[in-house]
Amino acid sequence: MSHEVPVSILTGFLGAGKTTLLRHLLAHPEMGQTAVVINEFGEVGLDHNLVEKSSEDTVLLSSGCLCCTVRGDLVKTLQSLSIRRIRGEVPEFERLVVETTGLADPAPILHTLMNDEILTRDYRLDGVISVVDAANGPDTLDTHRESVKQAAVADRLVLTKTDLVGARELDELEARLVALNPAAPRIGADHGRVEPGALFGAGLYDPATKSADVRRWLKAEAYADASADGTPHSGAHRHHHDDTHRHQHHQHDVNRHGDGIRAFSLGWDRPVDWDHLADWIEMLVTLYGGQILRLKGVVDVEGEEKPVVVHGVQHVFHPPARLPEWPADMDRRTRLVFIVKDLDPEMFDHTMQAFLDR
Ligand SMILES: Nc1nc2c(ncn2[C@@H]2O[C@H](COP(=O)(O)OP(=O)(O)OP(=O)(O)O)[C@@H](O)[C@H]2O)c(=O)[nH]1
Repeated sequence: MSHEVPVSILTGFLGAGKTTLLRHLLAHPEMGQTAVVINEFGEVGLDHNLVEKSSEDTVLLSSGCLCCTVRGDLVKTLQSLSIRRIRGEVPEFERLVVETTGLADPAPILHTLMNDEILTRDYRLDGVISVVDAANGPDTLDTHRESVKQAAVADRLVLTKTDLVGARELDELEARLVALNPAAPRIGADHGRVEPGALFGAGLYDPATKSADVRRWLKAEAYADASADGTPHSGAHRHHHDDTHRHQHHQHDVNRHGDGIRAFSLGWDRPVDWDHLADWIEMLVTLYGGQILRLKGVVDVEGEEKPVVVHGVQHVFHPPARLPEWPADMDRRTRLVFIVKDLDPEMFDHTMQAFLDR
């Protein structure tokens, strides 16, 4: 369905173990036809036995992996990489991994991959892989807001240095990550050792079936339902809200650590007027854009047979995509999942009703 190269963003705090993970990935036979963009070759310390060919900013490894360094900005690097691929100057690659520097907020690169007209011709966002250091992670999460964001926007969480902590600490960290980001699988990586397959294929399109897998992508069931009437599977139409049922769905209080991150889902049982939904989202983005770390959803649009998928990171939205059909494994029903910072899920529920019930 889609010929663009899927891009995974590898993020994680300074010293979390990104380089160790990359070095392992680069040597992995399964990584053939993968291109990796890093800041400097020196950081990864490429094993010379694995190097087949190299030029100033590109190295081809015997695993088939192509490794490039960033020249100028990342957008230029990605553009030039795809031009060189078309010209046959670099081998064909079917996947791209971009390492961000430790402090970076992954949002700007996500925005570019979602909306840049030139880049989206050749690439599409697969997902965000965030490396969390089990030994220092809890402290880092307490003291660095960026690290909380990196974990909250992730599609895959890779836990490193698990050998350095006990079972209890690990459980606590996992519970904290579940609260921050309930849908992202947590994958252990002992000294960078991880199955590459576990990291990729986080996007809407399943590369194996070449079709959209909304249910896996959205994973709405992993989120606490913040709808006031909370009737996710009753099939009942959602009418004006009933205050007697309010508050019962807010027991998932994840603010124990003061992260201020809330992850929740909202549902809507009747077909949605697209303009009303768009107005609501626009209002949210205008007022709270920077605090809406991630929004994903599937929408049952009035007068529309096919489901429409929405996906946003802060102020920027992927153009809504119409899928060929409703997946057999999902109810035909609007479902949105949110990961937000310092915002109350009830506000989303109230305003959703106000905008959609017009
Ligand atoms: N014990 C243990 N140490 C690890 C593990 N993974 C990485 N390390 C060590 O952690 C240190 C930092 O790892 P790097 O891979 O350099 O981390 P990084 O995220 O690339 O660091 P920056 O590039 O500085 O952001 C290194 O000394 C690694 O050997 C692990 O699973 N267990």
